[in-house]
Amino acid sequence: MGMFDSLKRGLARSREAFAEVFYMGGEVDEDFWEDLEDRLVMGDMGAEVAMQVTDDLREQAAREGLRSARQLRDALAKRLAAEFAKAECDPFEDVPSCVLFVGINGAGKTTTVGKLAGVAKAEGKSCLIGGADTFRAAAIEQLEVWGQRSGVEVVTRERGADPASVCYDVLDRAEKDGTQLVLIDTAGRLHTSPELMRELEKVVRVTRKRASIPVRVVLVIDATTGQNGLNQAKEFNSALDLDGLIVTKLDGTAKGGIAVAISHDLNLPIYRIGVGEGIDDLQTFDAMDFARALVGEGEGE
Ligand SMILES: Nc1nc2c(ncn2[C@@H]2O[C@H](COP(=O)(O)OP(=O)(O)OP(=O)(O)O)[C@@H](O)[C@H]2O)c(=O)[nH]1
Repeated sequence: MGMFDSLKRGLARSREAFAEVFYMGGEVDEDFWEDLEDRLVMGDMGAEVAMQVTDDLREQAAREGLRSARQLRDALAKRLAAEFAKAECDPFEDVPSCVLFVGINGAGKTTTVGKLAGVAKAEGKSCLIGGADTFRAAAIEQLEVWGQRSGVEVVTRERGADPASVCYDVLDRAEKDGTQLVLIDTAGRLHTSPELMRELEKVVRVTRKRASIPVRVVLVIDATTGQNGLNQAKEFNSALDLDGLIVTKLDGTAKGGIAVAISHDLNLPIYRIGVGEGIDDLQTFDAMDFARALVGEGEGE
């Protein structure tokens, strides 16, 4: 199954919801626009985006005489694609680069680090993984497994060690070896825990200070968390000044709209999306592909 197929399958529910709005032969009347706005809100796009997109589309439809389901769907997909913040660089391609992965427990940080290490290795880039989740012994083991799977070395310390010291170690090592890509996994934490957020601020500060290569902080967010994802992203962003996002679990039951809401609201680009648990289930984000998978294309879908 191709990458775009897994994304399409994951977002099937969302497309079905839009198919009901766009069904063939339906009138493009007041009810249509109301229904469309409701579906956008229900799809986790957030009220502000939903209203703006509906208003803009309505004007465009009147101006350009758009009436068919195909035309309207196409215009909606383009309009939604324009909501995403654009990436100025790709921290996994524009090397040398050090990327810190942050997010709540279970968002998919470790898995994403493993997948990205696999890609770097396959592309022939030199890569090191830093295991700064020294909180749980199982987290270190899980990362070691991903290290073996991807063929990338993991630099870490014993359970209970200062996570910032792991960042020092891995950057030291990267400097000596001339490593192109350094991926640092951090312990999951709730954005509502001030103490753990302060610890993470320190990890980020130390890493930014120590590194002689550009450091980017990337929030990994589970798309199935819905609207709560926006609160998470706001808190992490205000504490850490994020560079971008990776949205995971888009192969599951996610509505997908949360990706639009967060990227737009915080003006943060999405670098990659996770579409499964395997090493190959990571996709470079393409706003138009994503928007099409979300709302569908053509008449019948
Ligand atoms: N279906 C699906 N599952 C995913 C994806 N990414 C991660 N997972 C699963 O989500 C679960 C949690 O992933 P982890 O990578 O351990 O998450 P984490 O953020 O490192 O978790 P903590 O170490 O607790 O902070 C695992 O069972 C992963 O296999 C994805 O894109 N799709």
